[in-house]
Amino acid sequence: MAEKSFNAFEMAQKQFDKVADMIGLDEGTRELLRNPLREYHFSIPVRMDDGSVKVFRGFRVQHNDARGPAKGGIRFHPQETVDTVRALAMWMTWKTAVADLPLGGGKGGVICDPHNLSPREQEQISRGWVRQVFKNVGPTADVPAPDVMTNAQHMLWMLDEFEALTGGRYPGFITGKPVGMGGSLGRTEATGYGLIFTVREAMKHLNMKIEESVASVQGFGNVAQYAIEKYTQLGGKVICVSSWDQNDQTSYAFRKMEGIDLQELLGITDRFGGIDKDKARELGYEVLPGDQWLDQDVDVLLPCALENQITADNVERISKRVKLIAEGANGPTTPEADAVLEKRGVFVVPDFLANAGGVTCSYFEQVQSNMNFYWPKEEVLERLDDKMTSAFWSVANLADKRKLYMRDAAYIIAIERVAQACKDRGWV
Ligand SMILES: NC(=O)C1=CN([C@@H]2O[C@H](COP(=O)(O)OP(=O)(O)OC[C@H]3O[C@@H](n4cnc5c(N)ncnc54)[C@H](OP(=O)(O)O)[C@@H]3O)[C@@H](O)[C@H]2O)C=CC1
Ligand SMILES: O=C(O)CCC(=O)C(=O)O
Repeated sequence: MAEKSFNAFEMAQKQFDKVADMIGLDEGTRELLRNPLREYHFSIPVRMDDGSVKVFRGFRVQHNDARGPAKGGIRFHPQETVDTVRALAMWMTWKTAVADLPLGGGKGGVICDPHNLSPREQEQISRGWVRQVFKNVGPTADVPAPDVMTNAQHMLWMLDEFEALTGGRYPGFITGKPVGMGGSLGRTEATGYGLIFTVREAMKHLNMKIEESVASVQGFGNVAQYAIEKYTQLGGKVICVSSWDQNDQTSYAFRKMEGIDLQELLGITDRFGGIDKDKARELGYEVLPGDQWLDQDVDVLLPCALENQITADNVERISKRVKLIAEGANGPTTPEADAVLEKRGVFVVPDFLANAGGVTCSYFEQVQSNMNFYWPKEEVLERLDDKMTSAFWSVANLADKRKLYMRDAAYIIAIERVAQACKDRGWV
């Protein structure tokens, strides 16, 4: 259930302010990092299949690029706002910093609903987005990638448009491309797998056994599906997933106490991650209306849908059994709910650490694209595991040493790295 007038950017700034106070960040750096360095707002006119012209609103926000080119996905969503994109861009800056990638943070978006757009119309939006910003992005300035409701095909259309406009072949312009067209093996799996690498490490830290643990997952898109795959491969059991129902405009939870079967559910899921309710019932799933993924009797919660999902209104519904929450989504927990979780002693792996696997693999893709030499999947996933494991322990060790909440420890590491880069460059 969404809190009234939720503003993701205000939330991102609130999180930042808390830690800026904790570390006594100087005024100039604070002012610089509280806001994006640059942003582009534009219109994308599209000739629709019925012959009419529709104008879509698009954005690219570059929050900070002191540590390297801005990096971050492009989201297609009907409820997209510039403030959501600003928040996501800011979180990208902390994400690349905590994962210690030589990159900054950016994010893009288009207000549109791909559920109601043909592939040709989506292609026109993708190409139109690039036409508006191609002078301000590129392999050495700002490198986009997929996010909610965009995928490898959208990335390839965008690459093709960029190359047509700039006259060359620049596979390092964008990541999340199809394998064989400049994409990296493992990118599709990377965010979900990376999330579970942090869960595995968190369980070592908490003395939990993944084989004895039970989880509930919100969402059934890219991140959720691969998180479930890796979690079950490591021996864990997922009893509940939730997905958005486009017709009813609400979400449903799908529960099977003996453990959900990923392949069986994928067989009744549309390309956006929506699960067919009737077919799920036939397969023996309980179909529970609303956000009941949250109050399941489990050890682990994996929010993998959108921001603003664990709020002051519903946080008390989380079972006392839950010991670990790893945030696959960006910004799923509001600061008010976070304070409750911290007080209860729930171990939270914060979003910009937990879901850094996507951008880490995107970085590997950039490296491979720029070299035009591609690595085997095992190598990509091994490097991903190394990066995620080392990022997790740098945060967990700081949290232990200074008795900090994991989110605060992750913020301290990220903000200090970015602030240092800004200082080293002489910006502040
Ligand atoms: N893809 C990536 O590499 C990365 C993604 N992320 C973040 O992870 C989250 C998920 O992204 P991703 O998996 O790529 O996106 P997808 O579009 O693949 O999946 C999102 C899924 O969540 C569903 N959903 C939306 N709202 C709800 C809700 N209230 N309850 C249950 N399900 C819901 C969507 O349904 P429907 O489509 O029908 O609306 C969709 O199935 C986002 O916050 C994203 O920013 C973070 C790092 C990297
Ligand atoms: O792969 C990337 O570059 C960024 C992915 C992304 O948008 C995110 O991590 O939120």
